[in-house]
Amino acid sequence: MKQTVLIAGLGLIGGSLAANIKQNKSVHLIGFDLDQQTLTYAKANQIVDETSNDFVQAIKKADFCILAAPVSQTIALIKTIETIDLNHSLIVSDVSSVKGNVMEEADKIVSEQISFIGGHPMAGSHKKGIEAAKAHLFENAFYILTPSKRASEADTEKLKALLSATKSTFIVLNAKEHDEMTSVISHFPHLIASALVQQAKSWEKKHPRIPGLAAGGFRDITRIASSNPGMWQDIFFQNKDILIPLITDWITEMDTLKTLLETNDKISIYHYLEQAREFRDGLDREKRGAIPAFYDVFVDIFDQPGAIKQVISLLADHAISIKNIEILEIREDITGVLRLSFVTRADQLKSQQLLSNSGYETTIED
Ligand SMILES: NC(=O)C1=CN([C@@H]2O[C@H](COP(=O)(O)OP(=O)(O)OC[C@H]3O[C@@H](n4cnc5c(N)ncnc54)[C@H](O)[C@@H]3O)[C@@H](O)[C@H]2O)C=CC1
Ligand SMILES: O=C(O)C(=O)Cc1ccc(O)cc1
Repeated sequence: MKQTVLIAGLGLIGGSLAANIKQNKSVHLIGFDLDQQTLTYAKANQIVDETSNDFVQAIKKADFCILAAPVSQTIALIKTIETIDLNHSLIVSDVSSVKGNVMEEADKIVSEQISFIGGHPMAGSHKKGIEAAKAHLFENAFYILTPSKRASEADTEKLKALLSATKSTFIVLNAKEHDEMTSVISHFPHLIASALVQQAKSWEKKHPRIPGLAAGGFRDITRIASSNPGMWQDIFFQNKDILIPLITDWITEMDTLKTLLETNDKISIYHYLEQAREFRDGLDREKRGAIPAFYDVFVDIFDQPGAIKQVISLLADHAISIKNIEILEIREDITGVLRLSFVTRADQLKSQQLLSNSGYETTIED
């Protein structure tokens, strides 16, 4: 028998989950969104089987419901769910980047029929909206699950089965563990990335060349600052109780570094950098973390007509898709470096092999 799945909020994440779940022919997928154009797009592109403008009516038909609206809207939808009377069982999940307030609200659901298991697929992009949705967005990503007090293990398994085509790795955590860890590795870095960009912007007045020189490393560490500001504003405020102490710790850390510089303490600075390098080098490169990483190959090329085309054609001939291309430090008549970014480690390694076999000098980060 077909299972009915309702996805509320068909943006980047909801749309991607819908496209993924839609591949399962034994699912009937209903999409709900406040934005009419999103619903029209979802139906026209067969991302859902049916659209609805009425959340309560739609949820009454569903066996599963995934809330994929902005975090504050998701909390409002849970409040609505608390008032719904159901005559069949329903598993509800969400995709919110912050879990504390969501799970607090979910634990207020009293209906015996409803089982809430929080979810957070830890992959995404700087884009928003259904047009950016992709069925394979969560492949090889961590997908955190936070079962509510009354959710059974069997229900968690049913949700995992529904989401199995995402090819994510599921991890069960409680809301506090989730929010502390994602603050450290995602929310706080986002805040710092935006602050670094703001600093460059304010220095631009004095040095108008700054934007031109800020390629390479600066662009790498600030990439996440190009994301959807509305979503991040919501995340910051939903998680501010954890973010504020992290900011306090950071200020202390900066003060310590400042003192080390003021006192010419070169040894301590060296150890600080060395420890950071060791920790970073130990990070798991095979898995996609909270901030999606790309796999880069740096290729030496000569600045001559057709040089880039040759590289691209070689990879295209082997059906390798390049996520991003950047030319670093290219100057007339001397070797330039092409940075090719791939979504998977396999594509990175295959490309390096192909390019090396064709005589290119290549490098990748270990
Ligand atoms: N963008 C990312 O990289 C990631 C986002 N998330 C979480 O996913 C959730 C959605 O984010 P995105 O898909 O990126 O945003 P988005 O802006 O692409 O999509 C949000 C969608 O929700 C709809 N919406 C807003 N209020 C609604 C309501 N009350 N009822 C129904 N639909 C409503 C909007 O019309 C829009 O279509 C957020 O909670 C975010 O924290 C989780 C992982 C990654
Ligand atoms: O690309 C970015 O900006 C990201 O950091 C993606 C992302 C955004 C929000 C999440 O909860 C998880 C991943």
